[in-house]
Amino acid sequence: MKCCVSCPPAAMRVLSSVLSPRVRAPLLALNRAASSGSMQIREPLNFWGGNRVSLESEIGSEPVYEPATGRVLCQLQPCRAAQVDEAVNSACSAFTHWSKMAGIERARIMLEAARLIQKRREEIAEVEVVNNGKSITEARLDVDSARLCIEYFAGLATTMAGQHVQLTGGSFAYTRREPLGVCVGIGAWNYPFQIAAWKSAPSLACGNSMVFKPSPVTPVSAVLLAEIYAQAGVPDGLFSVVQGAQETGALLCLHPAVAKVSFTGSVQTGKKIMEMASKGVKPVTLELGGKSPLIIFEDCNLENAISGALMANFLSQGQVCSNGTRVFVHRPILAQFLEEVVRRTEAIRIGDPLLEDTRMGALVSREHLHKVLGYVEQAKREGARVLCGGEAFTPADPKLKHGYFMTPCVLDDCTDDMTCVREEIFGPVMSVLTFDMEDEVLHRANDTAMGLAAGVFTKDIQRAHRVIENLQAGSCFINNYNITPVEVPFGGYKTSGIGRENGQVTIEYYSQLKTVVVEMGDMDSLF
Ligand SMILES: NC(=O)c1ccc[n+]([C@@H]2O[C@H](COP(=O)([O-])OP(=O)(O)OC[C@H]3O[C@@H](n4cnc5c(N)ncnc54)[C@H](O)[C@@H]3O)[C@@H](O)[C@H]2O)c1
Ligand SMILES: C[N+](C)(C)CCCC=O
Repeated sequence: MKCCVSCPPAAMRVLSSVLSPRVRAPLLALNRAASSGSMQIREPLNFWGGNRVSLESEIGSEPVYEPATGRVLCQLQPCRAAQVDEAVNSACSAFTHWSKMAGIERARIMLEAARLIQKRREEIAEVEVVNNGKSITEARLDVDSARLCIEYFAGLATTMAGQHVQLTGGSFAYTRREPLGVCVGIGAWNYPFQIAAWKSAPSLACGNSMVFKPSPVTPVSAVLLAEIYAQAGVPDGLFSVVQGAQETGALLCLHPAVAKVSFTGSVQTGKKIMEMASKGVKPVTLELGGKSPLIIFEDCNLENAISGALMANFLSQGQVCSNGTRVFVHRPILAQFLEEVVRRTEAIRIGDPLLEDTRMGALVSREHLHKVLGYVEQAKREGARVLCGGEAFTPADPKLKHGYFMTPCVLDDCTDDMTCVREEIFGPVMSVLTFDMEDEVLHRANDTAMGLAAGVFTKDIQRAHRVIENLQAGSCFINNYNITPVEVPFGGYKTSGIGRENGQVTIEYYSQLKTVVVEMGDMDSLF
């Protein structure tokens, strides 16, 4: 997308949509799809001031694809400076009202939003599948996670409280936990609806408003969340969606009325976000990439460990930040592990992601598919052995022949210096490494600049906790992998990020502390 921030605003006149979410039911303007290839998306994907907003100009429009079929799903209308201003201004107005409400009042509205999400679970999941390519089974779980997150933070909205501190002579001080103002959320394409909820829920619970920019690759589902919040009763503008790529993202980060930026995406972009936010000394939450280790000891329950390795590598076609893509297997169980992991990988049903029995759908884009396949080729050149998969795949269904499918891949004979072991592939590629000693594997597991997640499979509880204590990662698992209950914080060490999402601690990342000192006597003066 070309940068066009200097386009004259007149060329981009904004038309308010007539489709107010408060008066129209059902809210979704699409033809429901029974299987891939039939959903139409015609309504505008931008949303602020309580409505979907259509931009009059087609300048800079970009096609949005359905990964399972390669078909154009709709056109993305990117927001320029004028539209970003409108969205931020409407978020400012909403903040004035929302931030003065009691936590319990905000909670009531958020719980209504959660109820609406549950009611529309299937519809939202289908939209996610059609735009992202993941299986409907996984998409439903993503919608559930979004709903649970909103319910959880609705509960915490009532707990925003300060401290009372007694001082000398009857004087005292108190602290107030206050919202920040307009927060910006910028999302990645792998969990579009869930990311929008994981960012907006704590933000709104604390009394902030949010302007959210989804990835231009998956722009379709965030606007459903905006409609749902509006229908639940938030003030107009409280949760807005502006579409676009990096130019729109930069406008949001640099906007003087924005108080905080919460970003999910690559390490590379995260660094740019931090740099832009630093110009306004704005706090950031950064949820970035990973190259996480999964360590499997010989005393593990092998069946569980294999399930763990599969869940750590093949969820969402391997496009998961926290994936444990470096699987370190204790040498005595390597052969057994490989035999079974290959058998179960080859049994993964790939195909139409809207069908119930599909377990792996399409990768998000043609470019990304080629990038992932390129990593497999490079791994082979560097000496890794492909035990299964790693090839482009064409499902039997003719409507899927242009989809972005590949077979999940297990690589053996990997060494620590190989590109597949060092770089985040973000696709269904598991690199298996062997180890002999606990100290050795810890050292190798930590030998990366990233530190999002890590896992260990063992029946020895002392070893489990010792290993976890020594792993440099923010989100760790013992005898499981890739489960993220909303009650617990999620986030990374090292270059994998700053701050956390979910869990009580996240309240601190979306609020600020005011200290008030109260003099009960006469004040002392040196002058
Ligand atoms: N830690 C987590 O919670 C988490 C979750 C999901 C994805 N991720 C990471 O996200 C990456 C994949 O997602 P992606 O390809 O969408 O990432 P990306 O960094 O390319 O893009 C993420 C978002 O940033 C926007 N953006 C890009 N350049 C920008 C700029 N200069 N200024 C402002 N905004 C900009 C994009 O439009 C998009 O909305 C992977 O590295 C993955 O590990 C991390
Ligand atoms: C819920 N998962 C599967 C752990 C994904 C978290 C978000 C990372 O991409």
